[in-house]
Amino acid sequence: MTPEPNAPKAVATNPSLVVLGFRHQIVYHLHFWALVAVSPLVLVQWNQGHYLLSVILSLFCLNAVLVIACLRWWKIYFLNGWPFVLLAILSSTYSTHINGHAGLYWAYPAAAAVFFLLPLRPATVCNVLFVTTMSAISFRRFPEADFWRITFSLGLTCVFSMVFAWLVGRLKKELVQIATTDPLTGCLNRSQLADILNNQIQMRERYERVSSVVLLDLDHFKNINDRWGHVTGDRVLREATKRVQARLRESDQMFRIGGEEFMLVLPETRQRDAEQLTQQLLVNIATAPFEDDIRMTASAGVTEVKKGDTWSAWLNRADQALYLAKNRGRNCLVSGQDSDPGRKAAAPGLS
Ligand SMILES: Nc1nc2c(ncn2[C@@H]2O[C@H](COP(=O)(O)OP(=O)(O)OP(=O)(O)O)[C@@H](O)[C@H]2O)c(=O)[nH]1
Repeated sequence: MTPEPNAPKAVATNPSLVVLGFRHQIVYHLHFWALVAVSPLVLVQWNQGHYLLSVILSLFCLNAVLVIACLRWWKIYFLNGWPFVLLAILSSTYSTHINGHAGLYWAYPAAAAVFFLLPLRPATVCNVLFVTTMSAISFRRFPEADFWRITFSLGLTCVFSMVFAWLVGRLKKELVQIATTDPLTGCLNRSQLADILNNQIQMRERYERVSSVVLLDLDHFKNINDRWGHVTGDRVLREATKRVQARLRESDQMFRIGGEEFMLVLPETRQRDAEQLTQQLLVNIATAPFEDDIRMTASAGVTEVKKGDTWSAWLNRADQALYLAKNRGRNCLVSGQDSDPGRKAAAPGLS
């Protein structure tokens, strides 16, 4: 078995990174095995006097070595598979042109590899052009019966590979969706939380762009479950999520980080604006009843990112603010600044 790059040493928590690692492994294996298969041909073709083909195959091998080295040592993948695809198509068409059937055999793995390396649309376009070119060469080089066989068998290889690549792409999307969202509310779950907060911290450090987080927790939610049952509790959670999401911008992100606890990440939003928004959210939750006669309130801790923050320090400040809001009787927000030790606390309640 080939040694695998980026093999996760610990369990990865970010599903998008898992998908990226999966893609890198496909790329790595394709380049590795293609290198093993093609490198002897460089000498074979040279000895047969096919110098141009030998040079094209050498470039193919060189690209494979570079890709393998970059993935293994620097974890980067350059040019997104294009050199492999172009050189594989070029060498197999040219080889069929000069070597006949001996070159044709290489067209099949090349056509399949295109769908593993390129996104679906460019891969389809590439393979349509490839099959057309191979058909034209076969028409000139082989008897008519062979021309039809080659065209249909190569076309079929492309269709099978395309369907497989399309289904794998759809499966990846669905798995990422399942792994990153909470099934009850549709909010994001914790899996990408650290990465998203770290992105906002980098925006603060590099470009002075200030974001805020809000921790929002429904008050006495246990009473809802105890009195009306868990199914009603679930419906209340979904309705609360809807009310919050209706007020958010598209760039804002809402996580469900505990049973009845949510976190909002508000990019480009300073403390004052985040507090204003949170007050409106608390009013939205408190004013209209849920399920006819269920009254709910929520408490919140709000804090903007500070220079030098780590994501856990930032989140911790919001957590302390939420804790204060609960202690102050609930149905209120507390600013993260107010929760800093030594700072005077703000008045409770909605202002
Ligand atoms: N229906 C439902 N209940 C949940 C879910 N997840 C957690 N809970 C319940 O949420 C309740 C949370 O209770 P607590 O942590 O005591 O919080 P609380 O009653 O809201 O009290 P405060 O937060 O202090 O105001 C528990 O009864 C959990 O069983 C869920 O997905 N659905």
